[in-house]
Amino acid sequence: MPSSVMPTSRKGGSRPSPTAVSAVGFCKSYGDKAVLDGIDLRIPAGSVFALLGPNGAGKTTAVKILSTLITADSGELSVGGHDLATDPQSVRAAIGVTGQFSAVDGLITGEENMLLMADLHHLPKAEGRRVTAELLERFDLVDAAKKPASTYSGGMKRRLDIAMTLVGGPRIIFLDEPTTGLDPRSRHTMWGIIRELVAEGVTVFLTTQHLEEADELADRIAVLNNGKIAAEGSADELKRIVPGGHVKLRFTDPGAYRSAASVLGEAVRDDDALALQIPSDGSQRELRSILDWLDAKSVEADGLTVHTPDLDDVFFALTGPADAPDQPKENAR
Ligand SMILES: Nc1ncnc2c1ncn2[C@@H]1O[C@H](COP(=O)(O)OP(=O)(O)OP(=O)(O)O)[C@@H](O)[C@H]1O
Repeated sequence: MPSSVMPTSRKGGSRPSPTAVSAVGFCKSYGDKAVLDGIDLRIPAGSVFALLGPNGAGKTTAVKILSTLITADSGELSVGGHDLATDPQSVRAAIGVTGQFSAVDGLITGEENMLLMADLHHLPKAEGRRVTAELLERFDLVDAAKKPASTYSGGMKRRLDIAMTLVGGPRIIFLDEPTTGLDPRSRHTMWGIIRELVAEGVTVFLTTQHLEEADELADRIAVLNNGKIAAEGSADELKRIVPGGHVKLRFTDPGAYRSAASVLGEAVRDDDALALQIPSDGSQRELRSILDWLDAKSVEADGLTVHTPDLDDVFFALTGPADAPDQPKENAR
């Protein structure tokens, strides 16, 4: 599927939002390996964009480039309205980055980490203390504030990391795999934090391997594979591009199973389980026609389940195992 720029307006939005991140044809290679091979993106301000891809697909590389940590080989890139090539300082002032390369210093306390960040942003001392206290409170870190960050749990470290990012009041935040390694409760807390930021108008660029996370949070999702955007769209749009929706009928009476199977020619049979799988988009109309048909034939199914494709199906369909991109890093920086 070709890489393409699709309109990325927010759900339900009436006016197009200004663009927070725009990329046209951006490329990055390591040696002769094209990690990013002509990527186009347009992310409206105030939306959540998720970049999905298998290990080694280039997600972190994309975040590092867009957050000015490394440079692209080519392409036109702008973040927060500033050109990455000519005005990286203004980009840095507009963004926050958290993720796999966390800024948290374990040797000092959470509060000291925050105050250090305030200093880096040249906030006056009193303002730095005020912002620190507010963010520690907001991220439920008041009790732990005076303890070394190395003693924090994974969830607390991530919360501290995001709190540190917010000290400078960024309008665009890059979150590189923000919930990797977190337990389900911490993951949900993090999702709540991300939703709050978006409600305040912050743009979130998220990379994740958790499809559920992209489904929960993202207005638009792009799937990165072999250096290209294999598909981009809302979660629902992506789910529609893969086949796999079906209705499953289960029987306990072998006679009923056989008569249903003989008439439903297109159904995939599972003779051992006495189950029939009928391709379907799961719509009300299709379900009604299956039920009407069962009634008309006086066939009694003992169970009916509807399976609509989920993002897992999309991911597997678009990122095949044969060309898995994960390679050891040759000269990690
Ligand atoms: N500094 C580097 N030198 C050489 N190769 C690199 C370097 N950084 C990344 N790569 C390679 O670029 C590819 C993409 O790596 P990247 O870390 O961006 O992937 P990713 O999608 O973030 O993966 P993961 O989900 O595992 O974090 C990999 O093949 C990796 O080995």
